[in-house]
Amino acid sequence: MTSTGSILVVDDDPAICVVVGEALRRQGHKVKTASSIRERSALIDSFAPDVLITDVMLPDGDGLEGVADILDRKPGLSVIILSAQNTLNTAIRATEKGAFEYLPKPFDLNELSRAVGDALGMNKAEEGKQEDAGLPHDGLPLVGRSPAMQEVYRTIARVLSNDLSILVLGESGTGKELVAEAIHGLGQRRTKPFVAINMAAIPRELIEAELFGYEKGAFTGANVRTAGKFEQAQGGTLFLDEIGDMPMEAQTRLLRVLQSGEVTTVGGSKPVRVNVRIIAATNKDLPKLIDENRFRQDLYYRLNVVPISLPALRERREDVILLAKHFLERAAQEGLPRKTLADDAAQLLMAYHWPGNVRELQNLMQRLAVLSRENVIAAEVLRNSLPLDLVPSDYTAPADQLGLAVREWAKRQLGIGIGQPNRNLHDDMLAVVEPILLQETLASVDGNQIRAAGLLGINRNTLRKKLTDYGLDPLQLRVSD
Ligand SMILES: Nc1ncnc2c1ncn2[C@@H]1O[C@H](COP(=O)(O)OP(=O)(O)OP(=O)(O)O)[C@@H](O)[C@H]1O
Repeated sequence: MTSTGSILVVDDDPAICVVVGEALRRQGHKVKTASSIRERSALIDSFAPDVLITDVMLPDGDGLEGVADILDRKPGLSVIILSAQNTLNTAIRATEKGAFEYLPKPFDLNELSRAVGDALGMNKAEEGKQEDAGLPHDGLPLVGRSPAMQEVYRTIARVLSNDLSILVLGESGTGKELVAEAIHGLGQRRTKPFVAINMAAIPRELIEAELFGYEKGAFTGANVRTAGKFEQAQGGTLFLDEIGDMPMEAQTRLLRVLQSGEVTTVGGSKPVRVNVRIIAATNKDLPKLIDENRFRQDLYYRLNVVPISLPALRERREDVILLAKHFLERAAQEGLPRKTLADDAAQLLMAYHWPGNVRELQNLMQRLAVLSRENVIAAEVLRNSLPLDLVPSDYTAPADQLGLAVREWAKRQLGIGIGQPNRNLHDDMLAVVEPILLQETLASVDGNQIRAAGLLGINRNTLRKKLTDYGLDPLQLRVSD
């Protein structure tokens, strides 16, 4: 059960004030709205809200500025930041200013009301108000504005001021190590070492010696006592990459270290206390490895305190061009000729399915920056000049296009903004779409109705009736063009 409270909504878009205000009023909250920083300040005093929901871009300034001051004056207030500047930077700034929650625009109303519920359910007085950690904001490494990346930014912003263990999940090349570096580089341990170790890159029998160190004479070739990665990372962050490849015996030892906070070197007997933040990463399905007895469940729970899932690049195609431009720009800053992307090249990049994810895109852009003779990179160049089989995949693009087409069609039929709405929408839609689907399917099986019905997943008699209804002649559908 969510308690109710008084809420001040600040946005210069009247539509947002109306929609959000109405939704919250319906849940029993008292709501007032404001459209500028000036109005906001006045209402903070006169209305004394429990929760402030504020946009960042306001007509008289940056809505984030001043939030820290407001919180100084009203320590019990919960602040929810709404922002269309959906970058890691904004998420971090919001958290630093003491905001309780950051919601990227466009936001989901359910998510907003969940955040309001959470805010009212918390005792804000001692929670959430963090000191401005003075974190550096320049050169933030992560590029991408897709909803999936915004979720990643929000989680990163939340873990900067604590030491919780993090498990970064995602396919190879999605940026797992970059996320680990960002958490370290922006967090409170940033002046201490960041040490990375890749379990898949070290011979299995050497992993324990690498991680925990070894004494002189512990094994052949151990000529001097050597500190392991844990000791090297003292006070900082240890990034355990490809954790799914860690041998079972090493897992047992790692778990012991995490539980006790002490490391004993291979061949040694005197434990050393260590203070490191652990960030692990994998592209493997750890629960499956646990089922197969190849990964310890108790270690999994220890590591997976805060999971961060990185989407594959094909699942956030809206970021492809942004990333491609970012890599071309970086190449230019390194002294290579400045290149830009032609529209058709951009489309080709968007359509590709990027099995190697961001790393593959980065490599391609670097190669283009070096090899391409033209300053504007056209699709032709991508197709012909590179040793890359850039065949567009139809992974989701056609479905996206179909979705867009349906959306446009529905809007028009519903008369949004103009005229009277159509009241036979469903049948009319089917009448447009279904004949095309039937024609294409029949053509692909040379007019064979039994096979077409099988592919369509409908009964043969149903198919025949539909063909009659639509006036389609299966005999004329033998050759697909
Ligand atoms: N969001 C991003 N913005 C900018 N660069 C990125 C982003 N994601 C990944 N990269 C770049 O792509 C390359 C691959 O990223 P990274 O090594 O972090 O991936 P990974 O998931 O750890 O890969 P693997 O599992 O193979 O180790 C790096 O050079 C990284 O800088």
